[in-house]
Amino acid sequence: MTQGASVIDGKAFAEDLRARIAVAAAQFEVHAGRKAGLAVVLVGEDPASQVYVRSKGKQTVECGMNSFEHKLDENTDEGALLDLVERLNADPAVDGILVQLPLPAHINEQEVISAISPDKDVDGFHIINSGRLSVGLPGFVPCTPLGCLMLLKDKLGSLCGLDAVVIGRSNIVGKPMAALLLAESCTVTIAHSRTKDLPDVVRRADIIVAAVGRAEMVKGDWIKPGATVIDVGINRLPPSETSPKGKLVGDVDYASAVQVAGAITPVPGGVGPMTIAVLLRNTLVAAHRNAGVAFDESTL
Ligand SMILES: Nc1nc(=O)c2c([nH]1)NC[C@@H]1CN(c3ccc(C(=O)N[C@@H](CCC(=O)O)C(=O)O)cc3)C=[N+]21
Repeated sequence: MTQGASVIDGKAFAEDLRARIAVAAAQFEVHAGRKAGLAVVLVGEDPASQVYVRSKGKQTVECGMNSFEHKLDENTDEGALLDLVERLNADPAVDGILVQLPLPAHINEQEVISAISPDKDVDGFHIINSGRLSVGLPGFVPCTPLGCLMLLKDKLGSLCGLDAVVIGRSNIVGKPMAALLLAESCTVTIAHSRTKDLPDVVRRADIIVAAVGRAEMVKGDWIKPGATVIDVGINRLPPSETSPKGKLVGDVDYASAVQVAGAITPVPGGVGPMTIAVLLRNTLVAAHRNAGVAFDESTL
């Protein structure tokens, strides 16, 4: 049996990134004569979403940026939401716009995302930004996959030539993650719910990114000894004796994986905190671009 994996501390990495963002945000304010600003739009009352919106707002302010929160009623119609997005697009105090997903079923998500100015699309969900990512042009990259890439490069240095398997093909995580790994010259496989012999596919990988949304699906005996495992999943198990609120687990069976992997992200405290830190990073990058203030984006 191996020694066991080193645990990748996403929470600590995110704290360090936020400290660097705060320094750069203060410099931006000196040069631009205003703070960078992030607008977050929440439609409806989903309790989990409200928690994320609160912690985003708090961390935005802690980093020296303005946070504008817009909470709309669950029954808001699409036209009213599109009007709000138009106002935020035109507002010079707003550098980044995030419309919290999922939206209520009566609203067409793609219409709303397409209405956000690509220059303020700090989530990187607009098709202009996914197109830019896929052809290698500068734009905005979705926060979760960019956060995963930062952790991987911090742990491994160059990723050139490594075998990477991304499990999951969502527009938000799987597809952009694969594009980023390809740009780092990995050999990339995108696996998903219909992949045949998934354990064998995963066993080839030096890098595994699990983003399927199925609790503890990836088992230790699927993992090549020494591989680096990035767990994007956040699943709440049913309440039990020991965890009355339901334990938070990833898409990886941590107990077995930690025995075999070389390095692994925990849940919580891994990818989740990185997502918010990268959102703030993207907002500050947007602010410099939109205000025409020079900035070396590679420092964040
Ligand atoms: N337009 C849009 N952009 C998003 O980025 C977006 C969204 N909509 N909708 C909801 C999801 C979810 N999300 C999370 C961010 C951070 C944590 C996070 O920091 N989690 C902590 C703690 C979680 C807990 O304790 O509940 C952790 O993993 O350690 C989780 C989830 C961003 N999302």
